[in-house]
Amino acid sequence: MLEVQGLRKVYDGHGRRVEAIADLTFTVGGGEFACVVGPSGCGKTTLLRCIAGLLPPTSGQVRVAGEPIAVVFQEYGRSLFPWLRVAQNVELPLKAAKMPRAQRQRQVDEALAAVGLADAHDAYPWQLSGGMQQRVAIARAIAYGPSVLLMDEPFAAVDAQTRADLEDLIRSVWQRLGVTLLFVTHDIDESVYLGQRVIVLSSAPTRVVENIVIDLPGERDQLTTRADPRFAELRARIYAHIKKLPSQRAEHGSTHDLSR
Ligand SMILES: Nc1ncnc2c1ncn2[C@@H]1O[C@H](COP(=O)(O)OP(=O)(O)OP(=O)(O)O)[C@@H](O)[C@H]1O
Repeated sequence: MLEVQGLRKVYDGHGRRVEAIADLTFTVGGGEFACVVGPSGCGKTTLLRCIAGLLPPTSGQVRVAGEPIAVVFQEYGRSLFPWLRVAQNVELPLKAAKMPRAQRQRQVDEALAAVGLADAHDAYPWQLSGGMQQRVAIARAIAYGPSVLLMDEPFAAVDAQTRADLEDLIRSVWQRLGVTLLFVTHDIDESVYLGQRVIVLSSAPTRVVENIVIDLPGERDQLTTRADPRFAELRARIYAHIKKLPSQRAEHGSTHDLSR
C-alpha cells in the first residue's frame, strides 16, 4: 500500500521559488493499478520523485508498506548503460543488493521472459528498438521484486503502435506480479485504458481535483475497451476537468494536446 499524506513540495534555490505541489493526499491500495494524470508541468515528476525517496518533501508524508520501490522513467535511452548487455543491465540493481549469483540469474531470466525478451540477453541496448529498450527498463525494475512500481510517462517517447503494445504488456506484468502500480501520464486515454483508478491533478501548485474509479471490465484490450461507451464517458469526464485547468507551459506560448 502507498499512502501520500499532506504532501507539499517547494523548490527553493538560485533565487527562484516554485511551489510545485500544494497539498496532495491519496492512497493506492496493495496490488492496485492507479494512474495520475494532470496538465504539463503540474508536478507529476516531482510527486514520483518524492514517493521514490529521490527528493525530500517540504512537508507531509509518504508511507509505503513493504519495500522496495522501483521506478521506470520516460527516458529509457538514458537509463540503460550502453556498454552493458541487456542481461547485465537488468542484473545491475540485483548485484548492488548483493544477491547471490544463481538467484540473480534466475530473476534476470524471469524478468526478461515476463517482458517478452527472453532471447535478448546478450544484445546491447543500442541494438534494440525504442520499445524493446523500454521493455529492458521494465524488466530491470521488476527483476528486483518490488512491491511498488512507479512509472513516469514511460511510453511517451515511442510510436503509437509500440505504445499500445507496451500498455498491454504493463497490464499483464501487473496482473502477473500483483504489484502496487502508480503510473504517471499526461495522456487521458492511456490513464483510463490502464488504471483501476485515475487521480486527476490540477496545474501547479498541484492538488487532487478528482479521484475516479475506472469501472471498466478487468480484461482490457485496445479495440473493445477503447470502443466501450463507458470508456468515452470516463475520458470525457477527465478531459473536462483538465481543460478547465491552465497549463503551466501556456506561459511559454505552447499548447498541449492532453487527449492524444
Ligand atoms: N529542480 C527544480 N527546481 C526548481 N523548479 C523545479 C524543479 N523541478 C521541477 N520544477 C518546477 O516544478 C513544477 C513541476 O514540475 P514537474 O517536472 O514535477 O511537472 P510534471 O507534471 O512532471 O511536468 P511534465 O508534464 O512536463 O512532465 C514546474 O513548475 C517546474 O518548473
